[in-house]
Amino acid sequence: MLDVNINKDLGDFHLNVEFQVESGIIGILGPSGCGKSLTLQAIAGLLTPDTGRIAIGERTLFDTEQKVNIPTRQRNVGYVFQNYALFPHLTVAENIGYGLKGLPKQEVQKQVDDILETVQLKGLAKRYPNELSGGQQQRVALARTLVTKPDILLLDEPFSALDQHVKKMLELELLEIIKHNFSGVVLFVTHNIEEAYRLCDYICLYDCGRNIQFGKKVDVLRQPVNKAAARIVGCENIYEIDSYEGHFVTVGGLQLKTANTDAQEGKYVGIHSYDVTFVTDENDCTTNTFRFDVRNIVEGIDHSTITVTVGDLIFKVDVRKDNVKQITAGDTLLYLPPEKIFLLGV
Ligand SMILES: Nc1ncnc2c1ncn2[C@@H]1O[C@H](COP(=O)(O)OP(=O)(O)OP(=O)(O)O)[C@@H](O)[C@H]1O
Repeated sequence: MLDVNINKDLGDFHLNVEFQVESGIIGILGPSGCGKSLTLQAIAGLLTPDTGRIAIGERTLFDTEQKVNIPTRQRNVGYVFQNYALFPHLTVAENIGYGLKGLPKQEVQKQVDDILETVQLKGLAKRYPNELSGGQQQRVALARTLVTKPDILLLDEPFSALDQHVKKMLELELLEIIKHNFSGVVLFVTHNIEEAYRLCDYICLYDCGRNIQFGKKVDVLRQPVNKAAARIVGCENIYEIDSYEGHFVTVGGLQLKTANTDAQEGKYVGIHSYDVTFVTDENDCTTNTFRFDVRNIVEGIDHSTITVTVGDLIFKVDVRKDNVKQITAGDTLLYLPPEKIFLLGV
C-alpha cells in the first residue's frame, strides 16, 4: 500500500497531491510540467515536501507532523529514469552490483548473474553503457533497480528515449519481467494514454500540480471527471452544455441523448473520436443521428481521422481506412451512441 499526501510550494508551481493505492501498476498521466516527476522525486526522498505524509505499508518515509524524513538511501525505493542514468565508467555487471555493496563478493556475483538472466543480457555483463543500445541500457537500469529488492518501483518515462519499434517490444518485455519479479506498487509516468492503457492497472491523472482523478484504467478512460481529464485521456470532442432535460442535453443547437438520468450533473459533454460512428439508414438509430459535412480527412496507417461539421459543431471521428469511401459518399449519418457520451464537470 502506498499512501501519498504532499504539498510543496516552488514559487511559480504548487504541488498538491493525494492518493492511496493498494497494489498494481499505476500510470501517472498529465501534460508537461504538471508535477509527475516531482511526485516521484518526493517519494524517493530527492524532494522534501513542505507538509504531508508518504508511507509504504506500515513504513512512514515522510511525515511533517511526526517529523519523519527517511534519507533517500534508506527508503528502499527503486527509481528508473528516462535517460537510464547508468554509470558510464562501470560495466553492466558493475552497474547492477553497485546497489549490492556490502554483500559478500560471491553473493553479489550470483545476484548479478541471476538478474542478467532475467533481463536477457547474460552475454553483455562486461560491456560498458556506451556499448549498448538504448533498449539494452534500459534493461540494465531496470535490473539494477530490481536487484536491490525495492518496496516500490518508480518508472519515469522509461521508454521515451527509444524508437517506436523498440519501445513496443521492450514495454511488453519489461512488463513481464516486473510482473514476475516484483509484487509491490509500480508508479509509471507517461505522456501517452495508449501506453498507460496497455501497461497499467490504474490511471492517475494530473493537472497543474494536482491529481484530478484516480481509478481503474477503464473507468478513467470511459468517465473522465472534467474537461482537463477528458483532454488528458485523448478526448477531442468536448462541447459546452447549453441546457438539460432528463437524459437530454443541448449543445450548439443539437439535442443529444445521454445515458445519464440526470444530465444536469455536467457542464460539458464529451465523446471519444473512436466511439463516434456512422450509420447508413436513419431508421437504424432514432436518436443522436445527424447529417454532416466532411471538413477534412487525415490518413493514418490503418485508421483515418475524419473531421466533420454538424451545424457549428466539429466532430473528429476515427474510422477504419477501408470504410472511408462509404462514409463520405453522402448517404450516411453521424451517430453518437448515448452510452458513449460522458458528462464532464468544470
Ligand atoms: N527544483 C525546482 N524548483 C522550482 N520549480 C521546479 C523545480 N523542479 C521542477 N519545477 C517545476 O515544477 C513543475 C513540475 O515539474 P515536473 O518535473 O514534475 O513536471 P512533469 O509533469 O514531470 O513534466 P514532464 O512531463 O515535462 O517531465 C514544472 O513547471 C517545473 O518547471
